[in-house]
Order: sequence, then C-alpha cells, then structure tokens
Amino acid sequence: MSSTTTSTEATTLRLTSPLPTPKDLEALIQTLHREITSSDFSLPAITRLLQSYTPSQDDYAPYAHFDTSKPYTRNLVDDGNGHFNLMILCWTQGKASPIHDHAGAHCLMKILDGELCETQYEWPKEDEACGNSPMRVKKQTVHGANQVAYIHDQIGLHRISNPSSTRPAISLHLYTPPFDYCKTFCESTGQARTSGRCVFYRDFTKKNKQEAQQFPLPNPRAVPNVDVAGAAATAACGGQMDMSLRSQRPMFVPSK
Ligand SMILES: N[C@@H](CS(=O)O)C(=O)O
Ligand SMILES: [Fe+2]
Repeated sequence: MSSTTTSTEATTLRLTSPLPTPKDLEALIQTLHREITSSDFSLPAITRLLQSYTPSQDDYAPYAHFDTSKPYTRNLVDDGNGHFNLMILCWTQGKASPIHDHAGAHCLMKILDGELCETQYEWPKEDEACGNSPMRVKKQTVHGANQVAYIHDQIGLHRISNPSSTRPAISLHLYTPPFDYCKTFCESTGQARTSGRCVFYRDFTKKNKQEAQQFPLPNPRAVPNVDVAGAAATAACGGQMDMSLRSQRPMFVPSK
C-alpha cells in the first residue's frame, strides 16, 4: 500500500483531527503558526482550538493595554509570520466599534473577560450605495467569557460593543489574512468609507525585549507605534473609528 498522502487526504485529516488543547497563550500561538501558513487552513479546527484555550490573566495581562480615551484598544500579540494577526482588544465600558467589514479576512473572536455584544448587519444593497437607507440588523448576540464568534464578509458586517457601563471587557481576535484597511459604515445611511490604517499597540516586553531595553518606555507593558491621538477622530456618522494610524501621521480622515 502506498504511504503517499494526497493533499485532499491531508486536508481531510486536518479537518477531522482536533488540535491539542493549548496549555497557555504561547502554546496557542505555536499551534497557530503550524496550522495557518496559507489560506488553506481548517476553520473548524482553528475554531475548536480557540474554544479549547482556557485563558488566564497571567497569560494575557502583558497585552491588555487599555487606552480608556478610546472605545477600544488594539494590541498585537503575534503577527503570524504574515499569515495572521492575533490581537488582544480591550473594550472601554459602554463603548463600541463602528460598523465595519473585515477586508475579506476570517475573523475569530474569543471573549477573555467580561461580555461583548455583536450586532451583525447586512451589506447595503448596490442601489443603496448612495447612502440613504438605514442599515438592516441581521442579529444581535451577547458573547460571554470563553465564547468564540466568527465573522467573514460573506456573512455580513458587524459592530462590537461592551454593553456594561461599569466593567471593561477583553477579547482575543484572530484575523487571517491580516489586513491594514477595512470599510466602515454609517448606520443611518449605509454610506461606506475606507478606514484609516488599522493600528495596534505592540508588546515590547514579550516580543522585543532587547528593543524595550534599548528604549525604556514610560509604560513598560506596551507602546503605541504611533501617536494615536488622531485615532479618536469622530466618524462622520456616529461611533468612533479605532482602527487607524500605523504610520507616523494620522491617516483616518472622515469622508465628510
Ligand atoms: N474587527 C475590529 C474589532 S471588532 O469590532 O470586531 C478590529 O479589528 O478593530
Ligand atoms: Fe470586527
């Protein structure tokens, strides 16, 4: 009998074999590196992998950098060698992201702490592109600790909000392929615009220790790679865009 495994068999094996339960965030990252090396990866297996990860505060605290002046703070945990971005997002009480797409990427979100409400919307129809029809809600789900949610542009658009007025929330996001820009939408008119460059803070203590030692920083846990002041630019149609500025100058310019 031939021992050759065809690529179809290999894919099937990957679809059916559960990945080992990660003992910590580092183990999760290692498995993601092994499993996501192209667009040909097993979404069910990766979803189960994220579900099986039991977060501990020790694991994610180094990345849980909050800028409470913003609706939410994006922190890069790992850049997946260019194949994915793993991020920890910290959600200010009562705040929300704008309605947005995901630039064709798969997006998995696991709640690490608190709860997050996801409102999914339908894409505006082509004849609504001029932007005069309110956006249609498809569904609304409150995700509790440890739950994993998935969205892709083929499913629709979404907005995430922290429904609590007192408690921050923290989530782990996996995007593959990584993306720098997405579209945001005005809820009342459906009008779309391109976001500024999606930015994030980087954790220098874990990933770039030497660099952090060379450049001591006021906050040893995380530093923004830009001045994010411009990130609070208020979107033209309500909500604030918090995905902006990876370059040295503000790039988020509301369309009107
Ligand atoms: N996709 C958003 C977070 S969320 O609102 O889903 C981001 O990457 O900033
Ligand atoms: Fe999103």
